[in-house]
Amino acid sequence: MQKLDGEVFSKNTESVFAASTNFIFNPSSYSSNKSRLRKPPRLNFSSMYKKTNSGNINKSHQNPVSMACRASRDSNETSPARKDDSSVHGLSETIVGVLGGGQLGRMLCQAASQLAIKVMVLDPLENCPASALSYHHMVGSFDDSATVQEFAQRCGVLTVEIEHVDVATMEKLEQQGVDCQPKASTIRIIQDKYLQKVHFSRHGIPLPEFMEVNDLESARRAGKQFGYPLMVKSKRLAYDGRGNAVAKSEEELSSAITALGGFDRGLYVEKWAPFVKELAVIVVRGRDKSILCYPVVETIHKENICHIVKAPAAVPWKISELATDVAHKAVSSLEGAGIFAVELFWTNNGQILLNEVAPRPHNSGHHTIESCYTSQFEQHMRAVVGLPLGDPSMKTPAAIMYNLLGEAEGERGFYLAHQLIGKALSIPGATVHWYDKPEMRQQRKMGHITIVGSSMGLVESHLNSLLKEDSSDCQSKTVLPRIGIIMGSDSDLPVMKDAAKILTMFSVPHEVRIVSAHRTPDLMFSYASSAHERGIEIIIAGAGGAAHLPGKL
Ligand SMILES: Nc1c(C(=O)O)ncn1[C@@H]1O[C@H](COP(=O)(O)O)[C@@H](O)[C@H]1O
Repeated sequence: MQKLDGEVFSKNTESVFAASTNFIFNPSSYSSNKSRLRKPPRLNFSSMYKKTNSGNINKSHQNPVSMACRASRDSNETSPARKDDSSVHGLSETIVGVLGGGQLGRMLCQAASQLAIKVMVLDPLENCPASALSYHHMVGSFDDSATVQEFAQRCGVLTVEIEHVDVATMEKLEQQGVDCQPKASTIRIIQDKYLQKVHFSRHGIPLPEFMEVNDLESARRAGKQFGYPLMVKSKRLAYDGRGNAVAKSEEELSSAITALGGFDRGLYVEKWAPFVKELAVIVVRGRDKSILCYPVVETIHKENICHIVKAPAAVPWKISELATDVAHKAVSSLEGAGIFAVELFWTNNGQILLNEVAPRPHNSGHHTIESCYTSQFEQHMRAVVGLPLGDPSMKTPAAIMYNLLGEAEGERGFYLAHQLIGKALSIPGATVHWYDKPEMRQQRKMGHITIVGSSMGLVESHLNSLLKEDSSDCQSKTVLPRIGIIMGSDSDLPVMKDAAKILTMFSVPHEVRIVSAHRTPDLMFSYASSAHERGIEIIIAGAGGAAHLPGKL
């Protein structure tokens, strides 16, 4: 974990600390460079806050943190004063502290700003993605006890955007009355993937079979029991494709184990799940324990990294219902409020198996920003501060999220990503999110593009044209027919050709099809459903053909 060095507080700041009677913050430990304030925070100066045992914030107490913030700001004349410093009339007066300031933290800040909720982030990287959008960024490690404790003093509620945080400190803070959402017990279970599996199997959640392995002998035994390919996984610190290795045969076992850093890292194995599709369900739980589930999505991975998400997933209704049930049950077994992401396998024998759970907003829920009434990020904010939960349903029929993963290191990678973004800006229904990470690395999540539209066929065709090598002018290439002219036989042609002529005259994109409706009435029906898939909203049919169309069209 990178830690940045340097003293930030001026002498002036330190003297204010020294003057503070209920001083809980030690400037000498501060200058041990565990953390530092990066920019002057903009706290409410006339209403000083103090955290109570319950983790709430009371006004009118002089709090050393507030004093520190004031001193810090006073020492920086260039910082503009907030006009609203004299009072707080936000939807929530709770300052939300987020451990981690990556892209998820950044999108949490974006959602929070809409509700005027103040978010502080703790991240070691001075120019982390959330830094510029946060109310305050404390530069320091979320894996360091003293830093996390110091950060928690400044917040009304503590949450996470990455689970690899110092959970022992979170537990200690909870005992002291700090409000952590979700609860530290949840983070402890989730951050160890093996412990997570043990927890969910004890709660009767369907999972692929799994087994802890401590040496090559036990790994071989597991291979004999579960067969190959066999998934070998790190228990801890596994994310974005890191921490998983596949052994296709017993011979490949030791190289898979070496690739994961050996048994000292803590490994376990999982029986290969023969999945038809990988699915995910974003679930939110409020402080009142009420639970809402977002529509099931399909996730498509490339080298174990989430690459594309399709919402809603094209799965039978029964499967979608089962996936939602499993996700609901899994989240019910964990403690605390906030967003949870439940990753699942839909297997070839019709089962839904839990893959893993994240106790925070997740890549499989990024589409919700554009496609749902309440995004996962806003929902997380609402949940942790105790506002009513929002409607998780989709407000657009279809959405695709495409991750912008680093394609090359350094400048070349930035160039390639920006080329694609340039094209995406002219794709109808597309929204670009660029995380502003200072460093480009191969396969790193640098941004994402969400495309929404009236059907999955339409958004897929927009994505295809975006990704087509030569599609420099995407807009002109993605003009799709909006109207279908369909005939049950060519006897309708004399009449229908006039319809086509009029549409051409007014430059309305359309397509003309003749199907043998007399002999095969089903063809009319399958045309209609494929047309609907491709985003065609109106079908003009001759009298004979129309008789075979499904009622709702
Ligand atoms: N992608 C994930 C996961 C995960 O996949 O488990 N957990 C957190 N994150 C997000 O990625 C950022 C780090 O990204 P980098 O490794 O590219 O710096 C975190 O701060 C969080 O927003």
